[in-house]
Amino acid sequence: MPVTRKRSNKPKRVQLFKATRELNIATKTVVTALRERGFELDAKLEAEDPNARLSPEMYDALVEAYSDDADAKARVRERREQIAAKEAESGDGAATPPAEAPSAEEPATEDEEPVAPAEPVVDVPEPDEEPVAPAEPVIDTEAAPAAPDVEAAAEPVAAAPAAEAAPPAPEPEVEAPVAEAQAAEAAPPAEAEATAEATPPAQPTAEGGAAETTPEAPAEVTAAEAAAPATDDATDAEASGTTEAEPKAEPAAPPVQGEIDANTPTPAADDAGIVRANRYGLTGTKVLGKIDLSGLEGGRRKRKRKNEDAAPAPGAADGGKPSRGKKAKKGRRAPDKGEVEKNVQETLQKVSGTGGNKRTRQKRRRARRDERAAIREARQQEMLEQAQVLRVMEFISTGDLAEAMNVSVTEVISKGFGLGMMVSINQRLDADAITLLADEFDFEVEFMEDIEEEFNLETEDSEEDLVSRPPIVTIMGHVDHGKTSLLDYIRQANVIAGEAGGITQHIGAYQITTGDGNEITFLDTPGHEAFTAMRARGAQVTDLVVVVVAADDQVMPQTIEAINHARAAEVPMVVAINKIDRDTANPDKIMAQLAEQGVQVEQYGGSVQCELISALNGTNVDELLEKIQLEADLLELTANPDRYAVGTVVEARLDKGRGVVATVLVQNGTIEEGDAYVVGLTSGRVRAMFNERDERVKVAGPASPVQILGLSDAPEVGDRLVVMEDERDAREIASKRLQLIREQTLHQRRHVTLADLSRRMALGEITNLNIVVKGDVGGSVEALSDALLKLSNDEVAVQIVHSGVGAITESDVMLAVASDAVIVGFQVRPVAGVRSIAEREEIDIQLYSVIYDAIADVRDALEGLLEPEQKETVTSTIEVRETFRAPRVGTIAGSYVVEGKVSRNDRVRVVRDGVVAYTGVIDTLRRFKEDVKEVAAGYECGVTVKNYNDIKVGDQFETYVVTEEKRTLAV
Ligand SMILES: Nc1nc2c(ncn2[C@@H]2O[C@H](COP(=O)(O)OP(=O)(O)OP(=O)(O)O)[C@@H](O)[C@H]2O)c(=O)[nH]1
Repeated sequence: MPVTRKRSNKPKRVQLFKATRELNIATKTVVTALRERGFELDAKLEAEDPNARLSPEMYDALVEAYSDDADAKARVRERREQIAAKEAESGDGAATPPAEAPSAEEPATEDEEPVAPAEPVVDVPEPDEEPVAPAEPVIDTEAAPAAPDVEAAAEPVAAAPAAEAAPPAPEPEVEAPVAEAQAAEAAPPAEAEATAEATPPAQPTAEGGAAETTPEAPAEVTAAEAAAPATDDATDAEASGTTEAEPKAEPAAPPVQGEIDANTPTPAADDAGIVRANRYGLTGTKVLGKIDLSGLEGGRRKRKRKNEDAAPAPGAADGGKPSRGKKAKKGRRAPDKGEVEKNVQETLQKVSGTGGNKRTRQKRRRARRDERAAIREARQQEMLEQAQVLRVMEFISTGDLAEAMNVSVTEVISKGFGLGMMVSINQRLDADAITLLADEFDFEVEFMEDIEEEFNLETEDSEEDLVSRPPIVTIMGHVDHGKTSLLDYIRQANVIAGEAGGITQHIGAYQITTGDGNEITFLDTPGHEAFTAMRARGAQVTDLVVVVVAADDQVMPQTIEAINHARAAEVPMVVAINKIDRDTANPDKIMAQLAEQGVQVEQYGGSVQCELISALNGTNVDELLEKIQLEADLLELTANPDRYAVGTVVEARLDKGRGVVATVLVQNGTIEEGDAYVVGLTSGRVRAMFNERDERVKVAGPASPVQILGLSDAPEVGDRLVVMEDERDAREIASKRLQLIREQTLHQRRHVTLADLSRRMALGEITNLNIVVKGDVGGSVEALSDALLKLSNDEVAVQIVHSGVGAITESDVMLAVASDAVIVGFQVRPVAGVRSIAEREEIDIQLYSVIYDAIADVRDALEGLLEPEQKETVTSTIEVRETFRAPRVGTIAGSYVVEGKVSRNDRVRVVRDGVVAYTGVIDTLRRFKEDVKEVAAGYECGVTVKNYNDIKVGDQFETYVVTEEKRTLAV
């Protein structure tokens, strides 16, 4: 019901005090002015009561008269004209006061007097600021800079009445945000604060009729505006402003009106002439469309970024400057941080004197350079070391060792002498000897693994498969001490013991059965070489060594050697003191001498068993066998007969009727006829087997010696025979071994050169000298070839494998490679690239321009075939008169050169009492503490001898030089 009344939009009557405040005139002036203009004044006005009410006409008249705002005056005038026009139309202009709400949809038809014109007016201008402001807030763009805040606050207020008349409630919603946004942007924080302050007074004004309408919206606006300066960020201010629009919409909506309705049943237009509604109407009609609030939020963000980006070029509005400036400043801050840090670091580097980036880079470069150099050096060192590593098998012969080291055998042998080792060219060397000799030539030795290990041919037997087996015994001793006699006796005794057949074959090993039924296998190999050779192939065949010493003789070098062999093989020994039947026999002496060698026999309280025997008549031989058996029992020798056999070749020979026959001592497992085997470089199947009595056997168990027939090649003594399940495997292993040996041989093979021709021929490697002859013309080639061929003799054969006219080509080099030849070129040169190929293939190319020179060179090379004669020339005799000891130098001999002239590089013999005490070289030769090259007779000098310090006063030094003289062939 009150809705209609509420909707009356009649101008409200203005209280006197408000009009005076607005127009900034005194109450008396108002009263006087009204009186002058013919208005009838009521009692309150006459009494100048501040609460007295002015009619709209009065108010307009006052505004017209006193307002400074020309627009306001104009509006008043316009308003008057409108009213006058309406009056003219209706004809009853006097009955109703001039139409107050021309903009209102509903003309003010209600009679009630507009009682509460207050709110809009009151709300807006309440601060003691320009009184005019309230009039224009909403629409007016012409408002003063200060106005926007006021507008923002005012709009919602105005919206309420507008909403009543105009259903499209969104209007204020639309306008509000826009206006606010503008306001926020335009208004510096200071202004926003001012607004916040300004708003509170709005509430007191609410005392008026529309108290409820106003408070909500303006309060929010105020809060928002107050927040803006608080954040110090214009963007935030905008944001707040925008969000406010949401709540603002609600108060503007109908429910709010309901409230208004309830609280202000008569907003009444008692003062229809008030222009307020009209003003509002102008703003309210501007429908800009709906705004999506969420969209607004996004827009805000976008704007923020835009502002940040645009920071360097701030907007034009002065008012916006501070906030934008702030924003821009803030935007720059993030990237600045990194820059600042960088700058700080750079500055610190400079200050700390690290020299900045350039020096650091230089340092790094230097470090990298050093590192690379170190790596290069290490690689070179490694290559050098590799080059000096000798890969050999243990127990190779001296000749092979010399070949592997690419030195002459004589050199190796003489080095051996120097080391106190008497070695011959074919002597097999053990690991120590090889290492020692190789060290003399600056070679590191790396022993190649035994092929058996490589192929893992032998497998471990499990405990339960093992059964005891006969011992394998080797008899060793000095020459003529009775080894053969002992073995013969044992063999014969065995025959006597009732063995069928009898040992008729000498197969290098045989098995006997003792009187008490024990079996013993004897190895009957001549000398110690076979023993060593077997060990060389990893075949530790012997379980026990019997050292035979003749009781009528003494412990001899070979006795000691036998002892050492047994020790080296780590096998126990049993001593047999033989020939006790002789009158001159002195076993005690032998025992004593053995003790001197560290062999304590049982009779001497030692642990070594010893038996006094006579091999000739068999005295105590059985006891000896018993002791052998006893020793063997202690060893607990076992083998697994149920596996493929593994044995060692103890002898191999070529039998006219049977071909290659190898005696193999089976060490483990059982060998059967038809078994596939590999032995050395040979593989095959066991075609037939014979025992030591020359009986054919089908099987042979552990510790049995057996002759195997049908091998394609004769194996070497000590070669390991392994029975394999598959013949193909055996064949493969044999071929791999062959391949390995070939590789080694190839690796060692070097093509002949004129320079090393003599040495290699001395080694027996070369008996022919192959030559490829190339020349500029056919006549030269022929002449040269003939001359070279004539150099041949019984020992050396020169062969021209190819001769031709033209440059030396690749095919010449290849031919030389194939035939191990030297290329001799006369007046020709190798074509491009051939020299490098020749270098790679190690082919010697000799180029000449004079035929005679070519012939002379080849002859020289061939003459080297004969060992050069070594001639010794004594250079001086020196007397040692004083000796001095010097740290790190050794003994210095203060000497006097008696005759001749001593040179620093001379060799020297230290002669003491007419006996050569030492032979070596001079280390230092000095006169008055200064190194000199030579000292002549009659002068004193200081001499030190390399590796020899046992120099005594009275010693004589005989210095000498060794010269080698080539022998010539009588060509
Ligand atoms: N009186 C006597 N003479 C013996 C005895 N044993 C060996 N002889 C003699 O000693 C000499 C050498 O005997 P061998 O059995 O040939 O000696 P060996 O050690 O085998 O000699 P090599 O085979 O040269 O190493 C022979 O003439 C034997 O007759 C022995 O017990 N008593």
